[in-house]
Amino acid sequence: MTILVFGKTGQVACELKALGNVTCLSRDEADLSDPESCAEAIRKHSPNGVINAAAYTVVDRAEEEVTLATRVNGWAPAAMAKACAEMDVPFIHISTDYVFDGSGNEPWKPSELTNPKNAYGLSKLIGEKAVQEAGGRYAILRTSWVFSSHGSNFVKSMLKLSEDRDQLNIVADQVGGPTPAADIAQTCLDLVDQLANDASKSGTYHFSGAPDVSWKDFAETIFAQAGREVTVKGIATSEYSTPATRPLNSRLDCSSFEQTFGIARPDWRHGLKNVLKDLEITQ
Ligand SMILES: NC(=O)C1=CN([C@@H]2O[C@H](COP(=O)(O)OP(=O)(O)OC[C@H]3O[C@@H](n4cnc5c(N)ncnc54)[C@H](OP(=O)(O)O)[C@@H]3O)[C@@H](O)[C@H]2O)C=CC1
Ligand SMILES: Cc1cn([C@H]2C[C@H](O)[C@@H](COP(=O)(O)OP(=O)(O)O[C@H]3O[C@@H](C)C(=O)[C@@H](O)[C@H]3O)O2)c(=O)[nH]c1=O
Ligand SMILES: [Mg+2]
Repeated sequence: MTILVFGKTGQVACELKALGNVTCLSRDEADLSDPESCAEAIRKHSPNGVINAAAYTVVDRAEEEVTLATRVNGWAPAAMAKACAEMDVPFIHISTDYVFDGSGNEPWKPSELTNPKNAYGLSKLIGEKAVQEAGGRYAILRTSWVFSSHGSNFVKSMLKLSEDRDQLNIVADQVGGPTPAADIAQTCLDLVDQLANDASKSGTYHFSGAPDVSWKDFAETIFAQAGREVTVKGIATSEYSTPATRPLNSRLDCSSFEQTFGIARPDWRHGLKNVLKDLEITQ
């Protein structure tokens, strides 16, 4: 059984590597800005399943690098999905809460209308549409607020800032589900198996950690678990200026995913404990 993973250094890719039994391709081995090279890599390796864990994820910089972000997040997954469909191999593609505009307070269902507010979200939506069009055995897994001990993420940013700050202003009106990369990795492997057995499960799904919280709540839990004394002041998004607009309501309704695949939302507070342990941060 050969599982081919695009990405070697990213959060989800590192967790897939840690689970073992996968072949991870670095940027040198498959550059997503050259979509056809990704399709060629799939044909060359002739795997039993493909997981795309690589993406252009720098949300603010994507506003200036729209063309590159669209190639990497839109056209590369398109080429991967076509190659997989031709070979009848399961293809797992990870997408994001940022395909929604963040209106309302209800969790978003997979079938609801997308309307990205930033260039990253639009580039990821282009990828989703191409993967859906390619057909075959596939799952698009929209997740949110990914964290791990590897790469850059909100947990590591908060720990770094706490080294020389005892008070932080964090947005309190954006709400979503923080998701441990380790749970996404295990889920992707389970999806390869399930899709290999049953192509009718193909589709677009939501998978995020529970419970839903604001970035401010998330920061407070990080500092509580890490034993860092930092005062977190909740602010409005309008008080925190960034190049890219971020959705306010990022809650994802994961019920169709749970029903189809029998995989429940993980409690991110357990995942956070493991990440702090990996980072050797103890109270
Ligand atoms: N991070 C998050 O909060 C969220 C992420 N997602 C999605 O989850 C998936 C995994 O994200 P995550 O693990 O956080 O990613 P990271 O940001 O941790 O890593 C991105 C990975 O993509 C690789 N990459 C970027 N550009 C290219 C390229 N041109 N060619 C080849 N490889 C490239 C990077 O390689 P290199 O080291 O060489 O740059 C790195 O391995 C992505 O699809 C992302 O959109 C969804 C929701 C939230
Ligand atoms: C550092 C900092 C951030 N913030 C806010 C900004 C932002 O709204 C929120 C989170 O900051 P980040 O830079 O981690 O956000 P961002 O990089 O936009 O995170 C997103 O990444 C992409 C890849 C996704 O797909 C999304 O699911 C989501 O995880 O916290 C503060 O309010 N105060 C601070 O001091
Ligand atoms: Mg970021």
